[in-house]
Amino acid sequence: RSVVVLGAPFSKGQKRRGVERGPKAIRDAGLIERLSNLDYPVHDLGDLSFQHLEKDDPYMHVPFPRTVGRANKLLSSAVSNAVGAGHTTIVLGGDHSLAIGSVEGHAQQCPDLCLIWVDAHADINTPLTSPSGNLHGQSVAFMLKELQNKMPELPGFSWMKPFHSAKDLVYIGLRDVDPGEYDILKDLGVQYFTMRDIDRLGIQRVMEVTFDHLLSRKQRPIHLSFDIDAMDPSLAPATGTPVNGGLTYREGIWITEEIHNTGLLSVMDLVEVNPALGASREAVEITASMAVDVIASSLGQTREG
Ligand SMILES: N[C@](CCCC[B-](O)(O)O)(CCN1CCC(O)CC1)C(=O)O
Ligand SMILES: [Mn+2]
Ligand SMILES: [Mn+2]
Ligand SMILES: [Mn+2]
Repeated sequence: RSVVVLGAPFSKGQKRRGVERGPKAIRDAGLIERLSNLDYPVHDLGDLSFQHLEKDDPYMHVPFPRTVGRANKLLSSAVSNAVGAGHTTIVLGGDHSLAIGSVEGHAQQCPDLCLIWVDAHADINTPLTSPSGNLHGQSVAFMLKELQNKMPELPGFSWMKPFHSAKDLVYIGLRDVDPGEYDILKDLGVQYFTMRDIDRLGIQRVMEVTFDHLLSRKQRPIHLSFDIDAMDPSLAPATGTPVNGGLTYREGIWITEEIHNTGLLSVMDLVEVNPALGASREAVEITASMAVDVIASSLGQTREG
């Protein structure tokens, strides 16, 4: 299979400047070279260019709804086209609100996809439960059919409707879940593994249970949405919402190696690298390098030969 890389320099799902420069930071850390060492063709499609809409007043307390919605509509068709052309697709963020478009576009081609969300956060707030209003903390809520009656009609999102089922989603790495999110996770019976679960079970068992939950009945395409803040802040300091006690390097790479070994990875998002938030150039490089390692191991780079 061939691989395409698509930059999504997007920041309006949150309020901190700089995350739109994430794609460049990841490329500057050698992503394309590293992927070219693996055994399939790699195309870098460059970056999407997103319009900033002048008139985009908050809706309820949600900032930039129209800009975020428009960007995700564009990304959705780009991802749908790439998957439709037979490519394994890597989307570089940008903030995590872009997963709305990435997963929606993927689901247009692969309606039976399953979603693995690696993140310190659940990103499943609704506009009503969100403490910040920021759409990067609400991405999953826009996707789930079970939340349809809890979601207001946000301007900018009329192009899509909920398309995913809670049973086809697994979280790994949670350690900062808002009260409203916790209620939703419990109500919907979503399968999730917090950092405490990882300490108890170990990452090998977590991945076994994840694949049993998602793939035992039927093998289907995997969408991996990887928020770099899932990793411990010592490994990914340059990110907008760091939370202590994250994945070790080896846990992160175990996750991605196991996902590669299924042979089912179809689309991957790597989001929330913010070069403006590193305390030093080295901190930015550590973060971007971690992102490259996560992507490369998802695509088959191994630690053995
Ligand atoms: N759950 C948060 C963070 C979302 C992070 C989005 B990402 O894509 O990076 O996963 C709010 C988190 N909360 C804010 C107040 C703090 O005191 C505790 C954490 C939200 O704003 O919804
Ligand atoms: Mn091609
Ligand atoms: Mn996060
Ligand atoms: Mn996230």
